[in-house]
Amino acid sequence: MMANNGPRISVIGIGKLGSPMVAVFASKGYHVIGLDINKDFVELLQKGIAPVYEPRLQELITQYKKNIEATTDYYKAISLTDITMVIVPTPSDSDTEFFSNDYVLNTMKAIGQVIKSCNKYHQVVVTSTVMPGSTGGIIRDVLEASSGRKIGCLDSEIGLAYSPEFIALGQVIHDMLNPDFVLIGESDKRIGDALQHLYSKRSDKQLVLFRRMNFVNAELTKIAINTYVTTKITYANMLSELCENIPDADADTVNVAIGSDSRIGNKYLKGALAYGGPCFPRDNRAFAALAKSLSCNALLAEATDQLNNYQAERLVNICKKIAVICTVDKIQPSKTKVGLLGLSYEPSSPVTECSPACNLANKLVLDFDVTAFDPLAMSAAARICDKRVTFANSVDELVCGDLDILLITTAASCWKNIYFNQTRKKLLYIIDCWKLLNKEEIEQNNRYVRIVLLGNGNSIKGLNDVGASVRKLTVRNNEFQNGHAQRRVLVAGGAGFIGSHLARRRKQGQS
Ligand SMILES: NC(=O)C1=CN([C@@H]2O[C@H](COP(=O)(O)OP(=O)(O)OC[C@H]3O[C@@H](n4cnc5c(N)ncnc54)[C@H](O)[C@@H]3O)[C@@H](O)[C@H]2O)C=CC1
Ligand SMILES: O=C(O)[C@H]1O[C@H](OP(=O)(O)OP(=O)(O)OC[C@H]2O[C@@H](n3ccc(=O)[nH]c3=O)[C@H](O)[C@@H]2O)[C@H](O)[C@@H](O)[C@@H]1O
Repeated sequence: MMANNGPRISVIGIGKLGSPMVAVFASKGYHVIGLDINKDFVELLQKGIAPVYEPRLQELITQYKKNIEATTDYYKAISLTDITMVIVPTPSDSDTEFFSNDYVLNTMKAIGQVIKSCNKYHQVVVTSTVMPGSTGGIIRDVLEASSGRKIGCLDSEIGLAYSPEFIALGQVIHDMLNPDFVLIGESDKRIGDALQHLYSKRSDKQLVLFRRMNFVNAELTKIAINTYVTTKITYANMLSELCENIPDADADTVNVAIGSDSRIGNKYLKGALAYGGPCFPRDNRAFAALAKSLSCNALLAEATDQLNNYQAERLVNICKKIAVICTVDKIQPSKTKVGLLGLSYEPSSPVTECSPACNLANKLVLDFDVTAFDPLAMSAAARICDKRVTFANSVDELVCGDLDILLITTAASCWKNIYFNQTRKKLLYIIDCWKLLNKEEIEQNNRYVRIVLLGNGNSIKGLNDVGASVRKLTVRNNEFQNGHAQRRVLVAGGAGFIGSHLARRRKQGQS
């Protein structure tokens, strides 16, 4: 498709979000200039190579290369385009939890200087996530000062908007093409109308819902959505732990029913690991910090953050219960071996920023031998994981080794096809955090595989019972030091599926 007659677009910052935006606009026929201070990214895009990994990104860049340019030159990017999207980092300040505007302000200075030297109307859109008050405050001030023009007044020569994207890494292109709604905070009607037209054309949907408002409401909406969704995830995790402690309770069943209430809905209501990534944790904390800075109560957001941090501890405790059982099964005591499948904060992404899996690995390594595998995120994980965490070269290498416990930590559908070695002679407990596997089928075909269901009272109760029996046994019966005696007492206790597994093994003459 050749470039259309629509506005020419520049995208400042061609990272994880900016590159897909370049490609998506190009795919809809717009001429797009991507700009970055990172020369490597610019060179790659000039050659038609995606600067970052994101599903479908390379395909779109290859197909619509004619509509894409890349540069480090602000004059070129701004003077040759009509509208500029700014998608540079806004890192969180570790003390205040507020997002820094430093990178955004650098771009505003550079953009303003070019606008000043060109006699034309220009529109500037902040896509980066910023703190409420930023766009109408310091960002507007810097752009007005550097351009020498007023924003948002009648006959203004600059339009300014805040329009964040609601995209999840790993599905950025899909989410850009299929937005639930588009959020626009606008300085004036002219830029709001222009953006509404542009985003309607960019979407694959026939009808796109727009929410147009002033800057501060749009800024609040962005972090409020993420704060609300993190609360929802955490609610599901809280319920999941409760169900684990009630016989016959199952969090998935309850969550599906709860989500059927149209006031609630099923999305992001699944008990699993903690939430992570470059957005959710920090947006939630920024919301709380903002509220506190204004002497408002932010207990809910704070509690969400605390409960989210607790999720790793909860999983470590489940592993410890299983480890007690694994130790009973061992003739030579050795560290329980735990494997992690998935290290990125979510599937189809190489990103490990605030990854719940890496965080978990770093906690597990204190008590266990930990090995992990991820198809995309291993090198990033190696930089943040404890040195004691080792990495497997493939799923097979991880699963076919002599693991005791396997944690499936990302919701990647490819894990559903894992092949478990049917000649395995050592019990493997799989904690399937996202309930991807078919428990009945796998356990039927693999005598030595047991799937532990998070949020399931009977599944976890089985571990509690066995763990408690083993602990009591160790304290009370010093003479029962060998594994043989311990196993017999456990079977007599008839503790859940693990008890019956041990009973089966006895019948088969293995104990
Ligand atoms: N990654 C995500 O899932 C989402 C990110 N956001 C927000 O988007 C913004 C960008 O995020 P990412 O794309 O993930 O960051 P990123 O770090 O992947 O990309 C940012 C790019 O901006 C470039 N850059 C920095 N200063 C520059 C300057 N003065 N001029 C030109 N380029 C410059 C960097 O070299 C880098 O390539 C952040 O505010 C983030 O919070 C919003 C929604 C989702
Ligand atoms: O602020 C942002 O810019 C973006 O943040 C999130 O996107 P992202 O963090 O990339 O990815 P998600 O798929 O939403 O997952 C975030 C985390 O939540 C976890 N999650 C997700 C769903 C769920 O049911 N439970 C759950 O724990 C995921 O595993 C992951 O760790 C939002 O989904 C986007 O709408 C938003 O634009």
